[in-house]
Amino acid sequence: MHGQTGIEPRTLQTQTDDCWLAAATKSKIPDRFAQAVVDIVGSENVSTTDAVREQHGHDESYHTTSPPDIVAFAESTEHVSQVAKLCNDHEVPLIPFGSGTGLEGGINALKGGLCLDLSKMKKILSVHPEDFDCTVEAGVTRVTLNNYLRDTGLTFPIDPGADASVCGMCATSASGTNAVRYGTMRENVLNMEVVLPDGRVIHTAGKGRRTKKTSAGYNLTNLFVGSEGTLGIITQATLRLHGIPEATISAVCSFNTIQEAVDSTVQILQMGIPIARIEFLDEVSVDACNRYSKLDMKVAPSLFFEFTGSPDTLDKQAEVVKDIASMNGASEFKWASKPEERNQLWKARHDILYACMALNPGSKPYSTDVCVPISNLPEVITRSKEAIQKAGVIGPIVGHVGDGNFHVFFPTDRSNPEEVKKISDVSVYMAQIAMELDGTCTGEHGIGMGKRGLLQQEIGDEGMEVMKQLKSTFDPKGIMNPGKVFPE
Ligand SMILES: Cc1cc2c(cc1C)N(C[C@H](O)[C@H](O)[C@H](O)COP(=O)(O)OP(=O)(O)OC[C@H]1O[C@@H](n3cnc4c(N)ncnc43)[C@H](O)[C@@H]1O)c1[nH]c(=O)[nH]c(=O)c1N2
Ligand SMILES: CCCCCCC(=O)C(=O)O
Ligand SMILES: [Mn+2]
Repeated sequence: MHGQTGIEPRTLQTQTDDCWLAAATKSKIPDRFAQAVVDIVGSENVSTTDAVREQHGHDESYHTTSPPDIVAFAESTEHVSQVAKLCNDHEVPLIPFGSGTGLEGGINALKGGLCLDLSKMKKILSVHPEDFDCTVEAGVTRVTLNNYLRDTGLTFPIDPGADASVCGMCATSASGTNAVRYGTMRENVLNMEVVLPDGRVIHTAGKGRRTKKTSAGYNLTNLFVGSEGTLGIITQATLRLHGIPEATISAVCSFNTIQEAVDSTVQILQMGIPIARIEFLDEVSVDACNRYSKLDMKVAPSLFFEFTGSPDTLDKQAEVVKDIASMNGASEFKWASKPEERNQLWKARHDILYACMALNPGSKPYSTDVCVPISNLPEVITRSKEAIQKAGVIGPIVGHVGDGNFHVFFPTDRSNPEEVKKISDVSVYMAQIAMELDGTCTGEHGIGMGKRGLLQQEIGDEGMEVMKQLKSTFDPKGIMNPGKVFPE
């Protein structure tokens, strides 16, 4: 049977002499390994072509492409288990691939090896509307899931600005604009099926369990949420679903200063307003938004709001928020109640990345992702802004200020090493400020390749040692996504 690789499938002799040197010294996987992969998943699900390897060697981050030696497409948990065992037996690096929308180089094959693409595992295995939960396979994306849920009156609200795989979202502990109301993946994953590097299959909360809470043993679910493919391969996720609100209204208002906007955010949250979304854009981002999305907002620090609930509670929420914002100098309050108006506003927010890149045509994005306790938000944003201005670079600020999380989307000329260095220095400086203010270097995008040193600083030596002990317990041969999360 000849497949894409043109390789005759035959049984691999798993003799000791077949065990290859640690991947670090191997730049190419011998054909007999590819044969064994073909034997497991079928030749139609294996590729060593340059195009497919290139496509699986980078995500949406600024990191340089590092292609794997071989790409395999899994169609079942059994496929994943057998491929994992094969890689483990032969010490071949294994990188799980969801949708490739990550922002920290998480799927780059830094030591070559096998990229295991899970996008063919597309089954929505169950939906229990009466219990507000569902279980999906690794390749199901958030848009596919929500389209499937459309008639149930339920939604899965975690909304990164890309159509990511749900299990990739588990792996990076993703969030988005709805986190202020619904939390992040950490709060919305009830159980996961995970394949360990040696091929064992576990269910982190016990097979079939789907309770909203549990205190049964260690929290293995949240051990694997955010593990970025370094501990195991998530093959199924059981998720918490939420009702679709009866009524929704959005609004935008502008402020004289960043401080006023962020002070308003803190006061609104401290008032216990169950606001659905609250996003901050500085004047550079608003200007970019106006140009790209053809809007006419006042070019000033602004807040995008969304309120959900019953019609009468909406009015009350909106009135209180408008009072608070007005007391902080807000003006230009614009309301969007019609779906098309709201969609236009939030599409502009979700398109902000492209809007910021359009400020410097031909540039590529470099994004930061710091998060602090909300009371420290004014200081970290103000000091970040000063650093951006001092560096003389374009640094639009956007963010999920309701979570204390914000981004700078630097439109970067990657061919200009001086510019890249300036931006990287500002990014590290921002992370240092955030950590100084009891915060973190990443609120939602993860550590990946570029923030390993920052993680060490953030967690501390002892904490890092425990993480390494966990890693060596689950992945003693270190095949899982080498070069990510842990400093070399
Ligand atoms: C325009 C745009 C906008 C946004 C974002 C991206 C882009 C391009 N993101 C980032 C991204 O969407 C987010 O990190 C997703 O969780 C990545 O999911 P993928 O399926 O694409 O994972 P991808 O395939 O990129 O992999 C990401 C990491 O997870 C691992 N992985 C993937 N699938 C796995 C599995 N089944 N088992 C184990 N490990 C697995 C990979 O090995 C890698 O380390 C984001 N994020 C966010 O949190 N909030 C946001 O608002 C946005 N907004
Ligand atoms: C380099 C691309 C940055 C996209 C970040 C998207 C994001 O997190 C957001 O909130 O928007
Ligand atoms: Mn974000």
